[in-house]
Amino acid sequence: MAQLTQVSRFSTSAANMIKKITVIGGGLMGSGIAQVAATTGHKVTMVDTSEDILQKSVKSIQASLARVGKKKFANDEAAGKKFLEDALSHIKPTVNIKEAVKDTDLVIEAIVENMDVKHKLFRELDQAAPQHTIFASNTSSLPIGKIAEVTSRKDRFGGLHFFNPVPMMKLLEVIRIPETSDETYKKLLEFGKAMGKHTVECKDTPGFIVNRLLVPYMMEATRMLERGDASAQDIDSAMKLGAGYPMGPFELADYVGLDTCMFIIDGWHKDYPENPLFKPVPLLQKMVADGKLGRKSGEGFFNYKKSSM
Ligand SMILES: C[C@H](O)CC(=O)SCCNC(=O)CCNC(=O)[C@H](O)C(C)(C)COP(=O)(O)OP(=O)(O)OC[C@H]1O[C@@H](n2cnc3c(N)ncnc32)[C@H](O)[C@@H]1OP(=O)(O)O
Ligand SMILES: NC(=O)c1ccc[n+]([C@@H]2O[C@H](COP(=O)([O-])OP(=O)(O)OC[C@H]3O[C@@H](n4cnc5c(N)ncnc54)[C@H](O)[C@@H]3O)[C@@H](O)[C@H]2O)c1
Repeated sequence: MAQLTQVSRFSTSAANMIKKITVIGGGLMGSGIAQVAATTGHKVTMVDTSEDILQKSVKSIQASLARVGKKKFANDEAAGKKFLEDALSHIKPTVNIKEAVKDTDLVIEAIVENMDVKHKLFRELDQAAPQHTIFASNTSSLPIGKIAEVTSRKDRFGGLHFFNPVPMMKLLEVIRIPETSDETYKKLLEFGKAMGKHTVECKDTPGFIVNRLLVPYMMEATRMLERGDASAQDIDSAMKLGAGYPMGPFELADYVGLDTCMFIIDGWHKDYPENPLFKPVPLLQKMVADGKLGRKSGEGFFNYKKSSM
């Protein structure tokens, strides 16, 4: 608390603010982060592993921008079109990581939730990025301190945890590790505000604030379904109509991605085997093994394939 108060007494000069950002991973989260950064005046480079994937990312950004633009400029079609074109012109998709980070102020990593894969990426980034570049991970569940271990810039490292869908969800969890410098932390908080997000601070603990509460809840719902206590539809209806949640636990798990949910819970179980809240869920593991990853694969707890909609 004292640390944060001290940090917020300073404000970054305009020349020192984060303007150029690189988002690594153009999936669900990376494309949303790139989109919002572009509409809030940042120059964005978005990196993924193939041109095909990048094309899909750009398409999903276009669709989302069209939804935002339609609302924002309800009576002015030309202004909506300009909004979409301006935002897209601020996003450069590329597969070339070295080129992407050569003069960037901030790298936000949003690739698969796997420590070895993230380590491999950050080792490469640490070699390629200039000294001043700050690194941040959007990890849902992995310790930021452990991800940062493979870099030589722990003072310029933090967590920026966005929520899905990024254009709609107002929250941003900003995480510092003991080595994060005040200057870095201040810049991350200011960047979050510049993105139009409400920032909250949390220690580098499993799941930070939201996922530490939300993921055990989604897993408990899955155990309830496994026991046959109620159907997925009825559990979802109950939580929407009885607890006021915008989505029930299964609609939400499908939205987040069942692979991501499984990586989170299995990872926590490995690190904290005694915690009953983190016990793996066989039904979830089976669905992922069967390729049922939720909306992104067309099927999860519910079916999203066009023929059935
Ligand atoms: C696991 C991770 O680490 C952490 C996480 O991210 S956990 C997941 C956190 N996210 C949530 O909990 C999401 C819960 N769900 C919701 O808040 C809402 O269901 C929702 C905002 C996603 C969609 O809202 P809903 O009313 O159900 O559907 P819908 O009518 O389609 O959308 C509402 C508005 O949002 C807009 N919208 C939804 N998704 C959008 C997107 N991706 N891009 C742009 N606009 C979008 C729609 O255009 C619509 O706008 P309108 O009100 O002007 O018509
Ligand atoms: N899905 C959510 O609701 C959510 C919310 C908050 C945070 N997160 C976290 O964000 C991260 C990404 O999740 P997601 O749901 O966007 O995943 P996703 O599977 O939709 O996207 C990941 C993207 O990263 C790309 N990628 C993988 N390795 C790469 C590499 N070495 N270089 C460049 N690109 C690479 C993949 O091709 C893919 O397009 C994870 O750490 C996840 O835990 C997810």
